[in-house]
Amino acid sequence: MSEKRTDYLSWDEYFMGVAMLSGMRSKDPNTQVGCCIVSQDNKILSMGYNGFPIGCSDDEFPWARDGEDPLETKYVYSTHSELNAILNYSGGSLAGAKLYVSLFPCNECAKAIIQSGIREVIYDCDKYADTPSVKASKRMMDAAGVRYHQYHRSNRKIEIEL
Ligand SMILES: Nc1ccn([C@H]2C[C@H](O)[C@@H](COP(=O)(O)O)O2)c(=O)n1
Ligand SMILES: [Zn+2]
Repeated sequence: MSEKRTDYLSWDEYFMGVAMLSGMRSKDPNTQVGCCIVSQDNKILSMGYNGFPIGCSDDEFPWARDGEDPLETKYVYSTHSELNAILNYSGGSLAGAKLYVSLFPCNECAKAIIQSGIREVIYDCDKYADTPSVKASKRMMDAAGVRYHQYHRSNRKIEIEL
């Protein structure tokens, strides 16, 4: 057997796969999001997933989605996967980079994406497309010239024994 393999992962499968795998680290019981930031020449620069900031215990801070007291919901504490991936990068500039994410970025992450110089967003799910947050995100990225498009699922199943 000396022929080159033909069933290797495409770049998009590889980077979205890494983003999805990162999301599997999330402790959020409802939505796990993963992100992978890639250079223009296809080198992985950073990864992230949604969770609470360092020092804010996953066991002590709330994971609830709603409740009378907003301070008892996850929303005021969780850091989104995209922001974590941007903040996890210690190599200098992200100018010109691509960002793969399993869920469309919210308006707050869009601000960080734009300001860090990321030029392209490849997302999988867009389940919050009708919310003001995602609408604002698209408006800002359109204005700033950040391109975004949905990942084309290959429907390939990957099994990894750990
Ligand atoms: N692009 C996004 C959108 C959301 N997240 C995080 C924030 C929360 O931890 C979770 C959403 O929870 P849900 O309202 O669906 O219960 O996902 C993110 O990291 N990136
Ligand atoms: Zn966000």
